[in-house]
Amino acid sequence: MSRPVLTVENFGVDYLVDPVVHAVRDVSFTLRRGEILGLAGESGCGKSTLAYGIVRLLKPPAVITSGRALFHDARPDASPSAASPSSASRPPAASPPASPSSASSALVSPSSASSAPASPSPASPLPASRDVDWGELSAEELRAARWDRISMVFQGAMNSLNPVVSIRDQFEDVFVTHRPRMSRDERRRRCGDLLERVGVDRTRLRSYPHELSGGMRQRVMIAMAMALEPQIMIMDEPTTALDVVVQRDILREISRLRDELGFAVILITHDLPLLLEISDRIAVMRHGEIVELGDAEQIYRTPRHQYTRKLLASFPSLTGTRGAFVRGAVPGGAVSGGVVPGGAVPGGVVPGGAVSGDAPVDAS
Ligand SMILES: Nc1ncnc2c1ncn2[C@@H]1O[C@H](COP(=O)(O)OP(=O)(O)OP(=O)(O)O)[C@@H](O)[C@H]1O
Repeated sequence: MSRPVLTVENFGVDYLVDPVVHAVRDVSFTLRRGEILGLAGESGCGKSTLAYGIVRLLKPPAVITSGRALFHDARPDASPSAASPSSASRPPAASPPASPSSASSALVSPSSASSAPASPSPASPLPASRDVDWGELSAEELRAARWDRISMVFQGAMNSLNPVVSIRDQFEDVFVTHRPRMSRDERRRRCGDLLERVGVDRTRLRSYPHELSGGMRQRVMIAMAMALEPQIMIMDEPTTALDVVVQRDILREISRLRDELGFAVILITHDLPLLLEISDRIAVMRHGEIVELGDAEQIYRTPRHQYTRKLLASFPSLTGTRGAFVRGAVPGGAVSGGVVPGGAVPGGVVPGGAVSGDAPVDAS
């Protein structure tokens, strides 16, 4: 089992509206280095609030009421270097505007973070410590650390590309801002390499955002989020605006890149079958709490919590008879060919141990 890269302890977030919304309640979990942790749960259960809270990207009326997110830095001495201000564009999505460092007030709303104004360049390095309490960082340290240590891809992030700036200039700006000592040639080479990693031809660097399809733009965003080799990528429905086939292609691509590059991912998507396919573990949230956390295989085969069973049963494709993808053989199990979200499970076993064709589990 790999070492943790993030430990979230007793995390709580309220929205101070009337009545108060307890959006995240006493959430604790560990993200292991290099793993994909899927966050599942119905709309409004607190997934985004948790994700944004971890990296302090919320703003009032959200208030972090308890807990902390401890980042275990693998390269505490390689702090982001100071940089000169940059003007061509901003690192989209992952770099929020200047903000106070209060541990208790959240800073940038999910909806506005991806369209944040140009961010000042990071001015100070992270503390040279292996364990960094994200809530203790100053605004400057947060700006330096986001994107560099933990990057985020938000829903609709592709829309935050500046329409009048070429992909090359926007891309290079990430390096100009965060790696000011990198030579121009090196920057250009890295930008092209990164684009190709996500399946976009490097000649597209010359393009403007409107010349790219939605899928390509989102791939560009993902490439940018990978640019500084973050140790964690938080992806909140990164493909929602795209059609299903493109969504799945991109999410599988993220899984492949994780295999290559070793970053850990917190992935939020409503596509539960795909989440089961590409996640190592899945945390199931309900009413702001994690009600179950386990290996994807276990969550699928032997969900312990009634709500998990209900969630699985709410996907007809998980219990129906169409489609085919195989997660892997199940040792000694009734299922010979592995799990088939999107279709029947060979052997007729469905989530929760029911028999294929059974009525959904009643979680009421
Ligand atoms: N700005 C806000 N003011 C008040 N309540 C809010 C605000 N933003 C979110 N909430 C509430 O907080 C709770 C958690 O919302 P959140 O967006 O985190 O859920 P989610 O699981 O990410 O939902 P979805 O899957 O639809 O994105 C919900 O009850 C939501 O209505």
